[in-house]
Parts: sequence; structure tokens; C-alpha cells
Amino acid sequence: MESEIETLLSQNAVPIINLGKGIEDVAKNLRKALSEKGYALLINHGISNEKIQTAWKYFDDFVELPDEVKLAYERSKAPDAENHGYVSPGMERFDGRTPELRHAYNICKLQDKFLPEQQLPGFTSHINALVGDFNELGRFILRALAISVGAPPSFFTDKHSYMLSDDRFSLTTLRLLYYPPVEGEDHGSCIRCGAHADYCTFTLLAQDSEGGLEVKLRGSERWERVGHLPGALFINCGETMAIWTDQLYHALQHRVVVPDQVDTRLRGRHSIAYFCHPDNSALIDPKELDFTTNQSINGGTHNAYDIAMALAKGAYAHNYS
Ligand SMILES: O=C(O)CCC(=O)C(=O)O
Ligand SMILES: [Fe+2]
Repeated sequence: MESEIETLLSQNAVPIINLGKGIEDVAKNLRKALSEKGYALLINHGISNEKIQTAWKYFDDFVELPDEVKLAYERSKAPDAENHGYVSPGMERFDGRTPELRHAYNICKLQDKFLPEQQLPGFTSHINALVGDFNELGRFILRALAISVGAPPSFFTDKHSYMLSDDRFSLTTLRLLYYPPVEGEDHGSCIRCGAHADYCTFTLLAQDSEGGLEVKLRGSERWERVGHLPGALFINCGETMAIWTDQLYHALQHRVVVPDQVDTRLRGRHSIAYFCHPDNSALIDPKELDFTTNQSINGGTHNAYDIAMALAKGAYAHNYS
């Protein structure tokens, strides 16, 4: 029996956007959700739940492999290294201190030589198919977002032409995540994923259960539990989009805590995040969208890559010293 916990969803406080309703309607609802709250849940999004679950199953099998095999796929620890690769528990700490209990696989390259195809036959083609679905959905959202700010529908898609097709030109990433069960009461000094806002344009997130996802709403200092709507995708606005819209859209602070509820804590949690980034060279200029601004980072207009790197260095400054 699932513990009854109060969540934003149980209080009917979550914007739920039906993507089957036509792009103008989606644009209107995204504008309201991302400006007021910074997030929403998407239903009728067209990504098969079964495909998502198969990806989690592959990742479970990966996590079970001996450490020396997993380490061969590890993401480099160098400061400005590529993001692609396996991130073992404890390797990343958003706040630089608190141990983070998760396995992650950042996928930025889709060819089998960069993936554990040998250990997990079929992984490459499965991930390629899933990425195809996320890219298609991502492009639909980008068109809706352009409409939502009164720009031509292709405004954002024109600046997102390399999403997971060539990682030399885009930071777009599909990230598989597994948070192991947490046994015992003494988990106060650990977190599943530390507080942060994503750097990208927006993130799409699938989760398999209520497992501790919390958000800080615009203008609030309080962490609130989101809740789980089976099959829905969570969308949150990233820092790049907040800069682009001169903060009309709110980059959502979020984290994943180790839940106090024993049944939730003893259950592993799976999620998949699709971080949609502009092309590295795309200039993020709010004035192009008729937002007058004096808020772009360090004064001038920057390209998407420089913005993401500046944000990463801020978030992971402890890794660079
Ligand atoms: O697993 C989750 O629900 C969130 C993960 C996340 O926020 C991230 O990887 O940026
Ligand atoms: Fe995140």
C-alpha cells in the first residue's frame, strides 16, 4: 500500500497540458505554466511508455555489470570534457558536498562504439529509436514555445538543428537515471539529486514512480513534492530559456530527496531526462524575441555553449579548483 503523501498533484496545483489539443492551445498553456511556475506535466505526448520502460531495464542491466566494465564507459572528470558517459554514484555533487545516490548515463553520442552495445545487445538501436521520439516531441514543443512568445513557429527549431545528431554542435543529452533503494533511517546527509536548475532550453522528464522529486516555485523558498502522474512527462524550463525570454519563463529549481516514507525509500527510482539545448553557436539574444533586457550574463549576448559552460562552472565550481 502506497503512503499517502501530500503533493502538488494531489492538491490539483500542477498544470497538466494535453498535447493532443493543437499547437495554439499548447502554446497558450505552456506560456501560462512556464511563466507562473516553470514546469508542467504533459499528457498525450506520443512517447511510448513501453519504450521508456525498456530503456530503464537496459540501464538496470548496465548497473549490474562489474565496476571495471562500467568504468570503461565512465564520463571523463576533466573540467570541460564531453558530457557523454556513465556517471557513478558520488561523482557529481550539485552543491559540492552532499553525497548523491544515483547512477546516470549521459547519452550525447548515438553510435554503438560509444555505448555498451557489446554487453547489452540491442541497446544502441533502442536508444536511437527513443531519441528519435524525444527529438520529434522536442521539435513540437520548440514550435509551441515560439508561438507562445509571438515569434515565427520555426524561431527555436532553426536554432536547435543538431539535437543528438552531432554532439560537436549541440549539448542535447538523453540521461538515464537510477536511484537505488535507501535502507536504514540514517539517510539525512544524503540526497538523490541536489538542488539545481537545468542549463538547457527545457527538460522533459519521465519517472517511474513518486520518488522524491521536489520543486521550488517561482518566488517561493519552499520545497514542494511534485507527485507522480503515470505516463505523463514533466517539462521544466531551463536557464537558457529564462535568459532568452528575459526571465518571462522561470528556470525551475528542483531536486530529488531521499523520501522519509519507508515504502518509497526502499523502492529504487528510475527516470529519464531529455535536456534540449540549442546549437552551440546559436546566439541567445532576448532582443530578437522583442524582450528588452539588461540581464544577459556578463552584459553581452552569448552563444548557447558559452552560457551552458558558465552555468556549469558555477554549479560545479568545486570540481574545477
Ligand atoms: O531524476 C529526476 O527526477 C531529476 C533528475 C535531474 O533533475 C537532472 O538530472 O537534472
Ligand atoms: Fe535537473
